[in-house]
Amino acid sequence: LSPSNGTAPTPLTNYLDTQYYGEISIGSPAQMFNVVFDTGSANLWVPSYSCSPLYTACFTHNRYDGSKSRTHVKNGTGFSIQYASGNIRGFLSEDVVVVGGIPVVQVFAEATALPAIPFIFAKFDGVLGMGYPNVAIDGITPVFDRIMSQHVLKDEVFSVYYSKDPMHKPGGELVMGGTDPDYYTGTFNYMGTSEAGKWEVNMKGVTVGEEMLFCKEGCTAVIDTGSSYITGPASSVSVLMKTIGATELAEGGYTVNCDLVKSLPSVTFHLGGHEYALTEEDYILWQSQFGEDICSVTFRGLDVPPPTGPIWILGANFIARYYTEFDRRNNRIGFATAV
Ligand SMILES: CCN(C(=O)c1cnc(C)nc1NCc1ccco1)[C@H]1CCCNC1
Repeated sequence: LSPSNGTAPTPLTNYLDTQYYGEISIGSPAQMFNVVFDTGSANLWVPSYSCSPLYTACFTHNRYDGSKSRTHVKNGTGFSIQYASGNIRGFLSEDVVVVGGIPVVQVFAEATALPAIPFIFAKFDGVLGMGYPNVAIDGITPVFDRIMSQHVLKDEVFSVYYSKDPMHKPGGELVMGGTDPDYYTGTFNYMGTSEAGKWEVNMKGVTVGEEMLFCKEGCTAVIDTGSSYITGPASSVSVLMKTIGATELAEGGYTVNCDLVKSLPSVTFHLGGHEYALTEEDYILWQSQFGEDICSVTFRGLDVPPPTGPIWILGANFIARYYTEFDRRNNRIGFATAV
């Protein structure tokens, strides 16, 4: 896979199966940043050199310094982005951004207010939104759209592989322009995006073991490469957790008794006429803390208010099992079994 054949790979690092990020550069000379390639948003932001010392999360990450880049173009327009997990404020700048060896002149945000929760826990510096232009804040053309308009990619698609094996090198891979057969087996099953301009699909139901318990009338599933977990409406997830005998922790996480893990049911998502099952291996995170095993469940309750919600968000643990192709040409998403 080399840029010459119209595909551009970016190796990703896997941090605890909950954060996957890759390196980009901004500016001349290159300033390096680790970013999440996030289909759940459509803007690029990195911490700013002018981030106030009050924000610890800025000082534990790489920061962009426009005064050190000869290709920096000042913009200064205010910027703020809202995540369920926290909001970021800053201002816009323009500079040369290089992703997978492809340079683009890009408007991006320099974050000057970066909340400690959750970004103090982030191993990545910033976020590179891989969403559609219509969800981009301030109407900024996203990075992938700028790359597509250069006509250097074989296909107007990008694909994501997330490894689950800590010894696997790389911990994942983003391919712009195609897919990487090294990381999936079998054929792709495709489904159209449910709403123009969002990486989401219609889901026909969620089955636990043999019983369809949730989303029986159909619902929306967002395929979000930037989310660590699978989230569903809080009421559904709490029933799901009771069904598998999980107990809730203070900050909204769930754990199960590690001895019972092997008897847990699979959770199956019905998408595009196919069934995508996650077994306990896919949705239980074994961590040892202070010498004892903690088995946490990678489902979270999250109520997204209408009209967007109620939705299910399929994040990293789903993508680790199902190699995903995001097709901008045909506005569809394809899944194949990841290897
Ligand atoms: C990036 C912001 N996101 C997180 O869920 C998030 C927050 N905070 C930390 C510390 N990590 C996050 N994601 C880590 C990760 C990397 C790849 C998979 O998950 C979401 C916000 C909504 C849009 N989609 C992305």
